[in-house]
Amino acid sequence: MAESIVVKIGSSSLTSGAGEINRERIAFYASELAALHALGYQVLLVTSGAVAAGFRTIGYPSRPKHLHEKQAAAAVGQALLMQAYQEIFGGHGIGTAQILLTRPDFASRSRMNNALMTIEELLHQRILPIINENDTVATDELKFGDNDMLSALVANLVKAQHLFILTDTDGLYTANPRHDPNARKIEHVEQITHDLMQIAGGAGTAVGTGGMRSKIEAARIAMRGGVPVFIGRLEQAGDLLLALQGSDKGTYFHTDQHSLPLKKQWLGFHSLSQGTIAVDDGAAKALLTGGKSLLPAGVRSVEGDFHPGDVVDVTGLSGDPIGRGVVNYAAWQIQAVAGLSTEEVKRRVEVNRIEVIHRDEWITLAN
Ligand SMILES: Nc1ncnc2c1ncn2[C@@H]1O[C@H](COP(=O)(O)OP(=O)(O)O)[C@@H](O)[C@H]1O
Ligand SMILES: N[C@@H](CCC(=O)OP(=O)(O)O)C(=O)O
Repeated sequence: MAESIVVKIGSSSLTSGAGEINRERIAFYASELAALHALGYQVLLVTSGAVAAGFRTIGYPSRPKHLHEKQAAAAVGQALLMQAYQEIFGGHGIGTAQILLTRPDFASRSRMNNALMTIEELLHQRILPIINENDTVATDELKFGDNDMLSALVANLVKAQHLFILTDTDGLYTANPRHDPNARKIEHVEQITHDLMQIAGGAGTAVGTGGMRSKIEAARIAMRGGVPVFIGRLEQAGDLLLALQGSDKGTYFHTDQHSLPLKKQWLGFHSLSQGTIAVDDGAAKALLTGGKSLLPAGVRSVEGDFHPGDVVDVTGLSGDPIGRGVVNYAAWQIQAVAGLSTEEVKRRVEVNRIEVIHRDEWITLAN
C-alpha cells in the first residue's frame, strides 16, 4: 500500500493576518504537496485558516474572540480556502475533497469508521482530502482542541507514515524564539517529557491559536499511535521533500510504538469517559508494564456514576492519568469491592467478569 502522509498547515502560514487568504503561500504549499502526490504518496491536508481567512469579509477589524463571530468568520473563510485549494491543486491536475469533522462524530465508532472509509476511498481514487474542524457547529467544550490535535488524530486514523505540522517557526526551541534570542532549536525528540511541555509556549501571532504547546500535545498523541512527527517551516520549493528525507528544517519526533488498532484509537482518543478509577502503585505497574488486567484488589477510589460497558479514565495515586478502559462493573459495585481479593469479591457481588477492566479493553495513555 502507498505511504500516506498527513500535512497540517497553520493559519499563520495561509493567511495575511488581516482576515484574508494569502494566495501566494497557498500556491507554494500546494506545489509542495503536489510534488509528494506525484511521487505516489497518499497525501492528506489538514488545513487551518477558516476563521483567519474570513473575518475581513464580514467586516471584523481583527480575529474575532466570541464564539458566534468565529463561527461566522469560519463559514465565510472555509469556502474561500476551499475555492483557492480547488483552483490551485486543479492546476496540478489534482482533485480535492472537503472533509469537515467534529469531535462528537468520533465519539460514535460507526461515524468514525465512516470518516475513515470515505478518506480511504478518496485516497484510492487519488483525490486529496482537505480536512478541517467543522467550526460552525463545534462549541468550545466539544472541540478537537486545535487543528494540531485534529491532524494527529487523522494521522493515527489512516495509520500515516509521517505527520508534518507546518508553522511559521522552524521547529521547537528551548524557549519561544520570538521572546528569547538565546533560544536554541531542538532537532530530535525521543519522548515528550513534562520538562519539554514546559518550554513550549502559546501562539506566536494574533491568528495562530495553540502555539507550540498544542503542537507538542498533538505530537504526543501521534507518537502514541506510531506516527513520527515533524514540526517546522517550509521556505522554498523542495523543502517538504527535504523534510521527509530528514533535513534540518524543523524538529523530528521519533516513536518506537506500533500503530493502534481502530478500537484502541477510539477508546483512547475519542470515547467519552463516564468516570475515574484511582488505582494503587501495584495495579498501575501491572497495567503499564505487565500487560495485565485491572483487578478489584488494586482499586483505591471511584468517581462518577458509570455502568458495565462504559469507558472510564484510570489514574495513579497522584491523580495523573495512566490510561482508559471499558469497565465490567457499575460504579457502586466497584465501590463495594475496592481493595478486596478476588475470592472475597466473588462472595460479595455478581459480575460477568472478575476483572474491573480487561487488558483487551484497555489503552495506556501515560508516557
Ligand atoms: N518553545 C517554542 N519553540 C518554538 N516556537 C514557540 C515556542 N513556544 C511558543 N512558540 C510559538 O509558537 C508559534 C507557532 O504556533 P501558532 O502561532 O499557533 O501557529 P500555527 O498557526 O501555525 O498553528 C510560533 O510562532 C512561536 O511564537
Ligand atoms: N478550525 C480553525 C483552526 C484553528 C486552529 O487550530 O488554528 P491554528 O493554530 O492556526 O492551526 C480554522 O480553520 O480557523
